[in-house]
Amino acid sequence: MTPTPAEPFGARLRRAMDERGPLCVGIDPHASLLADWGLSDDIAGLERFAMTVVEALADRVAVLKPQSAFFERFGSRGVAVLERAVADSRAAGALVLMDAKRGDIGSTMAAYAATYLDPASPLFSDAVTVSPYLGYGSLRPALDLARESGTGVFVLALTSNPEGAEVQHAVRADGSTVAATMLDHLRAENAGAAPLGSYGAVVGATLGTTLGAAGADLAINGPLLAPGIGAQGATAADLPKVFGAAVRDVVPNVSRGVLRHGPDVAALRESAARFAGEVREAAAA
Ligand SMILES: O=C(O)c1cc(=O)[nH]c(=O)n1[C@@H]1O[C@H](COP(=O)(O)O)[C@@H](O)[C@H]1O
Repeated sequence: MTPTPAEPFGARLRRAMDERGPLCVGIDPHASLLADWGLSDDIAGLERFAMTVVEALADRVAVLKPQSAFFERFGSRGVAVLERAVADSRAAGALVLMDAKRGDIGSTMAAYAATYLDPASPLFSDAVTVSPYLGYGSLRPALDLARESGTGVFVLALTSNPEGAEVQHAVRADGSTVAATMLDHLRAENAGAAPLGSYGAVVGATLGTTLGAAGADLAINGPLLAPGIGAQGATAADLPKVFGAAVRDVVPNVSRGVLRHGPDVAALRESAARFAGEVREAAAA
């Protein structure tokens, strides 16, 4: 491994949110968005889409979150575009959260961890999303490599989709829900970190009052990635209602809500700035 960045991910994220506003914009090149932007559904269209988002936003938003599947569907050339999008975004000062949602037995998880969290990897990112549903302990190689390389890990706890509840709200033998257990693990992982831990949870902004049903304590001393604003129906104004006091640690994600304003660079910028302003206002109210 090459040398570790000076600061852990949590500290870098806190500073980026303070300086650039608390927003994560997704780079999700849906086929329908490529069509809306007047682009072809091929590698040239993918590249133009991704690089336009990077040009518009990487020098101003706190976090960019490329969704790996939209690149992988074009094979190795799509992954090459993803590599470039990651590197150019980081070079322009954005933190890159790779949305890969990986999860496997520990020995395979180590290879996924190396893919995204080892500075020597072509896909090296500031953080990655992972799925804990092979058991939280199976994520250990990623959690350990993140500590070593100053990167972050976001664990799916309470996802934004309605189907998630059948797994995440399930009650374990000790009476706690599966989601609450994941949050407990993350709290332990982040213990003592300042100003913010590097181990985040994904908690949908769409969840509203159903969050209470999951018995979830969101005070994990780590970031809470909150997808669901815009296309999935949540708004910035929902954030204090869903997250309460933890709203300060929320990193709201908007993908299609911003991307639909492209390919005009100024319009993409205006939309991201508007969402970031709304989030700031809601969190301060
Ligand atoms: O981990 C995620 O990013 C994620 C978790 C979740 O619970 N729900 C969710 O929508 N996401 C992702 O967040 C993005 C939401 O996109 P929009 O609905 O277009 O804003 C997509 O890339 C999803 O894959």
